Amino acid sequence: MSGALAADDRGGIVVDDLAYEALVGATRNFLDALAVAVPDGPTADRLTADLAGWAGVLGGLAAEERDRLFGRRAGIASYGQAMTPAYRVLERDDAGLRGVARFGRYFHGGKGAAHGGAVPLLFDELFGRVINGEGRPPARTAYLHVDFRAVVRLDRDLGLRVWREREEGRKQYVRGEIRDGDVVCAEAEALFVALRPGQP
Ligand SMILES: CCCCCCCCCC(=O)SCCNC(=O)CCNC(=O)[C@H](O)C(C)(C)COP(=O)(O)OP(=O)(O)OC[C@H]1O[C@@H](n2cnc3c(N)ncnc32)[C@H](O)[C@@H]1OP(=O)(O)O
Repeated sequence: MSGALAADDRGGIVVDDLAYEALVGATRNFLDALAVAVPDGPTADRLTADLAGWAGVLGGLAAEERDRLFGRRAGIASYGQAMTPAYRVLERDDAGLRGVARFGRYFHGGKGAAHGGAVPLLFDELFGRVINGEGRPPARTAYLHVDFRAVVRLDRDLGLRVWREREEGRKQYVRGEIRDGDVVCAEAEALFVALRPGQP
């Protein structure tokens, strides 16, 4: 444990963000490698056994939702999750965020372009981060509209921008775009609705 970045304590376990960020990065590298590899039977068997072993170790460390790290660490890349394409927030305020994203080979759709489902996935993730900012009631996506303007190419640094558009009572409208240099690859608009007390 590096100790230097230990941020808090969960049920006796001191969280080490640096170690956790490295673990999530290694998981992404693994998924990218898996997506392009052609393992023979013995290699697949060996890997399956190794993964089953680690799933068992992690299963013994399972925590309640509020205490988990995956997707819940604001200070590290992608909030510490590997479910969406990798991203990093560079600037953030209440109005929105700017950042950079990279679609690894795990998110390949076809002919070198990202999968069409991975693009809305990234938007929903980013929109949720902006809408569910500090001090605001939790809100969920009611709709998410994506325009695919140009293919999203893999393994490139892409520019991200998300901004709040307007608010009408419980309804919050948000927009965003993904750019590859000067090319707008995708634009999105979503409605988030603030949850009423007791809504799941
Ligand atoms: C705890 C939260 C932590 C969130 C972390 C970030 C997660 C990232 C975001 C997500 O991915 S959330 C997961 C995906 N979304 C969902 O699972 C939401 C499922 N749907 C619902 O739970 C409800 O439909 C929803 C809360 C969105 C709205 O239901 P309500 O019963 O609270 O609202 P209602 O139907 O009364 O609608 C409120 C207003 O929104 C409008 N509205 C709702 N859905 C709409 C829609 N799809 N299109 C247009 N307008 C819509 C509706 O017309 C109305 O407008 P007015 O107030 O002007 O009359």
